[in-house]
Order: sequence, then structure tokens, then C-alpha cells
Amino acid sequence: MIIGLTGSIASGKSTVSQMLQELGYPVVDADLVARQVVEPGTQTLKSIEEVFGPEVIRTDGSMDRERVGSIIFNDPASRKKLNDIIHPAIRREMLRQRQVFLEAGNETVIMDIPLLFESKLQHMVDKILVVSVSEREQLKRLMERNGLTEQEAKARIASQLPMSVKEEGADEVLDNNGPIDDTKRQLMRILDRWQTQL
Ligand SMILES: CC(C)(COP(=O)(O)OP(=O)(O)OC[C@H]1O[C@@H](n2cnc3c(N)ncnc32)[C@H](O)[C@@H]1O)[C@@H](O)C(=O)NCCC(=O)NCCS
Ligand SMILES: Nc1ncnc2c1ncn2[C@@H]1O[C@H](COP(=O)(O)OP(=O)(O)OP(=O)(O)O)[C@@H](O)[C@H]1O
Repeated sequence: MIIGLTGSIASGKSTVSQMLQELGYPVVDADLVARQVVEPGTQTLKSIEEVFGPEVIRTDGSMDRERVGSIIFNDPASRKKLNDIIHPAIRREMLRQRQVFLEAGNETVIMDIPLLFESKLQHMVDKILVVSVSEREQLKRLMERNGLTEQEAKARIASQLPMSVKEEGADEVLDNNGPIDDTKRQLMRILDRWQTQL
């Protein structure tokens, strides 16, 4: 079974992904893959430099993530340009990693994909788990974690589909407003339900 783990920015996907890894599940992490495909020397990074200019490349040859983030989270046209370059490479690499886990004999693989709905990747997974938080909690956690102003955090939240749309498309919704222990309990219940359906 392929489980798609998604949610909105700072809703708690990485927190839940960490719990799943501790339980022994293999995880394909789209945010990590997004870093791997733009390593210095890759064609993807060259294309990003051509479109966004040499100022998005640091002196050590790596992508200046902060600078690219400040461009694309504030401008939908630039975001589309970046997505058009980087998403095909991310998709290919995620599918490759998923295949490696399946061929190694894993029956369940987790795919942590923040933009699962935005990129219409529902076909890649059998079950969809959405990690949800209230708008207020999301804003607070995002500002704290990334050291963003309210305006910067709101721009990032607005660059994704509303949480309610994601919840509607979910097989299960995990409410991550409460303490971590509560999130873990919900996760265990959901996994139990899905495993007994196999
Ligand atoms: C813009 C970049 C350079 C910012 O890097 P930074 O290290 O600050 O953030 P990080 O990669 O950890 O992403 C944090 C979160 O931002 C959100 N996010 C990232 N990219 C996008 C995007 N194109 N559209 C909407 N939300 C996005 C996701 O919720 C993600 O979990 C980086 O996010 C990136 O390369 N984005 C394009 C690739 C992408 O779409 N990644 C999302 C997973 S497929
Ligand atoms: N139940 C919780 N209670 C308090 N803080 C939490 C809880 N869950 C997550 N957090 C904190 O909220 C922040 C966002 O969580 P996390 O990084 O897991 O979100 P994410 O969905 O993976 O974010 P992104 O989309 O940016 O990758 C982190 O600082 C995390 O420590």
C-alpha cells in the first residue's frame, strides 16, 4: 500500500513523517527530493539559473533557497516557472525511490508530498492522509519555525490550496491542533484501520 501524506505548509507533515519513520515505515520525502534534484551541477539547477538569473546561485554553486523562496512565494507567475522546471524532476526521482522501496520488499511505502493535490498526484498513492491544523495555529507555527513576518507567512499559505479542499480529498484527516501525543494516537488508529482493510 502506498500512503500519500500531505497537508498544508507547517501543518505537521514532517512531524508525522518522523513518527512513521520511527515505526519503521520507509518514506519518500518530496521536500528532500526537491533539494536533491537541484544539487550543484544538475541540469535542473542550470535551468533555474537561466530563468531566474545568476543571483539565485550562491558562490559555492548551490541554489539560494531563501532568495528563490522570496521570489516564488510572492509571485504566482514565477512560482509556475519554477514548478514547471523542477516538478518533472521531482516526480521522476520520487517514483524511482518508491520503486527501490517496493523492490526491497516493503509492503507499505509513505510518500510525503506537500503539493499532492496542487500537482494532482493522487494517482501515485492508494490512500491519502491529510495532516490538518486551524488557520490560526498554522500561521503561528509557520511564523515561529521560519522566523517570518505575518505577511510573509500569509503569502506562503496563500500559495497552496485551502486546507478544507485537501480535507475533502482525504481518506483520513489527522487533527494536529493538539499535543503531539494526541497526534500519535490518531496516527496509530488510522494505520490500524488501513492495515485491517488490506
Ligand atoms: C522555494 C524553495 C526554494 C524554498 O525553500 P525552503 O528551504 O525555504 O523551503 P522547503 O523546501 O523546506 O519547503 C517548505 C514548504 O513550502 C511549501 N512549498 C515549497 N515549494 C512550493 C511551491 N512551489 N508551491 C507551494 N508551496 C510550496 C511546501 O509546503 C513545503 O513543505 C523550495 O521550497 C523549492 O525548491 N520549491 C519548489 C519545489 C516544490 O514544489 N517543493 C514542494 C514539494 S514537491
Ligand atoms: N502538535 C503540535 N504541537 C505543537 N507544535 C507542533 C505540532 N506539530 C508540529 N508542530 C511544530 O509546527 C511546525 C510545523 O510542523 P512541521 O515542520 O512538521 O510541518 P510541515 O507540514 O512538515 O511543514 P512544511 O510544509 O513547511 O514542510 C514545526 O516547528 C513543528 O515542530
